[in-house]
Amino acid sequence: TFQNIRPETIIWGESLGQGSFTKIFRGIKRDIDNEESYETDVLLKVLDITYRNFNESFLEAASVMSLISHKHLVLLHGICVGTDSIMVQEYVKLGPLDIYLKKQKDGSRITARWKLEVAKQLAYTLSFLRDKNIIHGNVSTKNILLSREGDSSTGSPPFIKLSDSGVSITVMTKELLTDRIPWVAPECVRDPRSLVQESDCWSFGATLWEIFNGGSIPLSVLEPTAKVKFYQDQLQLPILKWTELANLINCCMNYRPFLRPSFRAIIRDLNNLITSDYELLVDLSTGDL
Ligand SMILES: N#Cc1ccc(Nc2nc(N)cc(-n3cnc(CCO)c3)n2)cc1
Repeated sequence: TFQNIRPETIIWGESLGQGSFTKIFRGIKRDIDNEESYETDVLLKVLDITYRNFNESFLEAASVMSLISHKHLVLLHGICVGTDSIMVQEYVKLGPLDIYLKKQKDGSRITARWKLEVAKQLAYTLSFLRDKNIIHGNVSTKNILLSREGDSSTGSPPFIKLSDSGVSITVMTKELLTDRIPWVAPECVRDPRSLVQESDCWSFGATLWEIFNGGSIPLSVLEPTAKVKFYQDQLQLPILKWTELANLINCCMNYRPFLRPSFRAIIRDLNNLITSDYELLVDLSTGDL
């Protein structure tokens, strides 16, 4: 249930890199509407031919995206089906958040307030999906796109868009799941079909940690055996400086899914964090101001 897009309406642009099973390109979609022709910047996500066995799940993720619309969800224009399956998405100006955060790390121009604003928008979006009984299943800064940078001098906030979940973890091999530790919840590594709503809360916790750690999680570059051991020993990620935030992250990353907070509770906690003067202290101590 999505818009079928005719390949001749797409003009292919530069390669922008790749996702786990996809190649990413910039593009332009040209439509003719009663003699008026207009062009739209689009993002083309092509499923790698080596993963054609994931095609059904790739299309399933697209159809979920086309069923719902929300200001913080990437808009799906439709799909081009043919030799390749191509997802035609809105082109989000500033690209993936993980790359943006890594670039800023040197300049460290982004404040605790900026990061909390991103965290809040993500929590609102996941709360919206929860209310629609939709499990994203792949929350990480790689799948968060930045459409507006915001400007701390004028106080204008950043604006994010959560991308499609891509191939579902329920069809992935144990190796692929292990590779996604610590974003994929422990229950999903044990049994992928046990993906529950609360699994998004675990991933949200890991994503929050990533946002406050310059867009990376050291654990994620370790060998698969070390990653598996991390879950077997029920370890937590290193505690961040900001104690209240660190506590929230550890609540989200509870090894027992049903002890994790709801996104409504998470939003309340984030709102309290923003008003506390702790944020100013953190900025002062990290010189983020
Ligand atoms: N330089 C640069 C630059 C790169 C990309 C964009 N825009 C954009 N828009 C989207 N809808 C999706 C993605 N995207 C990129 N990589 C993935 C897969 C991993 O998430 C998804 N990028 C804008 C600027």
